[in-house]
Amino acid sequence: MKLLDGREVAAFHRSRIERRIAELQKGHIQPKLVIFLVGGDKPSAMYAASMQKTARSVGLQADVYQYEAAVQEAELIARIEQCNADSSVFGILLMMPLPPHLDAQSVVNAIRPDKDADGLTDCNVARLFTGRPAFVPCTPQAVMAILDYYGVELAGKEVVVIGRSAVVGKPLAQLCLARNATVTQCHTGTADLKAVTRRGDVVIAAVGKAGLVTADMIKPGAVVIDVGINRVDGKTVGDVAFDEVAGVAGAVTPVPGGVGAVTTMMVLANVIGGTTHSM
Ligand SMILES: Nc1nc(=O)c2c([nH]1)NC[C@@H]1CN(c3ccc(C(=O)N[C@@H](CCC(=O)O)C(=O)O)cc3)C=[N+]21
Repeated sequence: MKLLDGREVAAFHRSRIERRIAELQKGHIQPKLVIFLVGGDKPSAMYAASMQKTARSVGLQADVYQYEAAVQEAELIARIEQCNADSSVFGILLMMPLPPHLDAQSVVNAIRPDKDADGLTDCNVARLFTGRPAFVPCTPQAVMAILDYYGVELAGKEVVVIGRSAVVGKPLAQLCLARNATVTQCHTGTADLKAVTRRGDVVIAAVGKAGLVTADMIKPGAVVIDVGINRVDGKTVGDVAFDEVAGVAGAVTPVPGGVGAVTTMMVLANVIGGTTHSM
């Protein structure tokens, strides 16, 4: 079993980003990322903290705007519009999920598409789905960066994506389709999950349920990518039962140190100049 090391992939992308930010600073531009954190979602809080740390390490300013879960939609949108108008703000990241009383997509769509660091506005979603990607969501980009770095070929392969969120599952399926993979998308309504995942040459778990993917669900030698971020007994674990799956898979990403470690770097790449992702 090969360990797919996200920290190594992140390091590979870091130098280009650092160079670009240094260039901007030479022109007396201090680019800034603004992160909106609403309510008490744990993975979002983790992400915001790790994002801020990574951003600062490459010289990018990163501010976190924190809101109570009860915040009004209008208040959030007004703050986003301020950021749209502020030329020092290069990127805006709105942590998902938002509390249920908010219409998440209305809030997302307040972000100017060219500051949409996570590619979630209608405009950027449409561009991805029509093969002209501009800003691609960072987590799916991180998955592709890991596959690319380790030379995992997707053309003609069976890729099984577990999860259908707007942030991960759906865009990920598009990116894999663009690489000529045969993509199957599973979700909570999938009748026989194991029967489907066992077909996968590549299985990508993006559900948010610790231990969901077990060894019996994996074809021997398959590549397993774990997008999950779950807290169990004070520790961060993914959706994949790592120890048992490592015994059958050909390659696996760990959590932490896998997809999440690359995601933060992909945000930075988006903030300083749109996606570098080719389809
Ligand atoms: N619009 C939006 N886009 C997202 O991409 C998004 C989101 N909302 N909401 C929350 C989840 C969660 N998420 C994480 C990404 C990286 C780490 C991360 O950096 N993890 C490190 C460190 C973990 C640790 O501290 O132990 C690692 O996996 O190595 C964590 C969590 C992105 N999400």
